[in-house]
Amino acid sequence: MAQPIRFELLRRDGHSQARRGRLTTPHGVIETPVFMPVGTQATVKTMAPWELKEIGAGIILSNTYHLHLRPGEQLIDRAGGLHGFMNWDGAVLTDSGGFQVFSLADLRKITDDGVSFRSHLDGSSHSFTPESVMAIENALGADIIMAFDECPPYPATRAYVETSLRRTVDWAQRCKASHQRPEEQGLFGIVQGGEFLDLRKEAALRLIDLDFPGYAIGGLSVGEPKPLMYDILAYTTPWLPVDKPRYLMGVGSPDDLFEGVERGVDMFDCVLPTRIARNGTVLTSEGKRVMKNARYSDDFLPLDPDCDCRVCKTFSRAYIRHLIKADEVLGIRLTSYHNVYFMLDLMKRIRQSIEADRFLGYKQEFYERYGYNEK
Ligand SMILES: CC1(C)O[C@@H]2[C@@H](CO[C@@]3(CNc4nc5cc6c(=O)[nH]c(N)nc6cc5[nH]4)OC(C)(C)O[C@@H]23)O1
Repeated sequence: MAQPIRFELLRRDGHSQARRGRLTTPHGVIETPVFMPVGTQATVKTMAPWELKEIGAGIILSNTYHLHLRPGEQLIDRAGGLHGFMNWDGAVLTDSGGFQVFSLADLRKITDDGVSFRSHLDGSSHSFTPESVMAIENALGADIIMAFDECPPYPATRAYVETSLRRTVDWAQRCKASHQRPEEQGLFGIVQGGEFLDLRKEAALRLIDLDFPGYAIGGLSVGEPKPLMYDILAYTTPWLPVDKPRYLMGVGSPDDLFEGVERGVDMFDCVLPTRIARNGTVLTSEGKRVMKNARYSDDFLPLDPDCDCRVCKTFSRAYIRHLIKADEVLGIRLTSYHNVYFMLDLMKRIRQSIEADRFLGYKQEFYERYGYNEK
């Protein structure tokens, strides 16, 4: 059977788990490691598809939970799926909604069959099962679709995580069985197991038996300490097939990208760059800058003198601070555009450093300049 998603491992770093790869999808070839901008409701907030294209975004995320509630998958299906609806000809990945039910919906009830919940928008009753979520994701038409899983809260007891993991594996099998478009949409399994390393191994091995074209590591970036996230990651990735992509869900900040790549992750997504942009905070090679800060009121330098994006080549910190302070919509458009460009460009530099066998050196260089203190 033709596989819609193919992964080639191009190079393995000799000094870490870092990998350079290439993901071929029905909507383009994605170089990995890759950062995927988040477009939860069929838009990367404030950005038009042509802007995403011009900054080199190859794949974006959308969310089953949100789009099912509004405008509904039937409408999107009639519009030609997400690609037609958004008029985006790059690749799309949809998350399966389980996590969003837990982080957004009210009155949730979870059973072995699925989850019933009330919409956070209007309180209407809904239920997700592996079969119903596959039908939604098949209608949305993303190139990569995530299995319906349960992301346990952090912290959670071992007993809870064990029950939840077995349910998630069972749901993954039901997703695979009910997936209607396996030749056009690659279905990824999601490894759970909480902070319990033996359960992470069990989850990975049981999902591998189901043979997915890619594997996500879920249940992280949910409030656990970062060192714990990195340790769980370092333990889990070696159990996954070396020739399939690994996707760390919901991660992350610039340092998380380095730490994840170093531990064998190929794909990342995070709302961070677009979320902080909306309160006027920008990512630069010398750390985060809070543009409302009075220090920028007469600073005529670009946001980041080292950045080649259109915003940094056109506007000053003083002008962007003025827009943010005046609550002018152009302000958050410019900070969003720059922040997404920053994350994509950072990933490009990380890919180049792996090719040049100097990933750890580049990581050190970046950390020294980035500084990790808000400016
Ligand atoms: C880092 C940052 C800025 O991202 C924000 C906020 C809090 O963390 C985030 C990101 N973390 C995150 N972990 C995830 C785990 C799963 C998972 O196990 N399964 C499935 N299907 N989808 C997932 C999506 C995930 N997103 O999660 C919400 C609550 C969506 O907001 C995001 O802090």
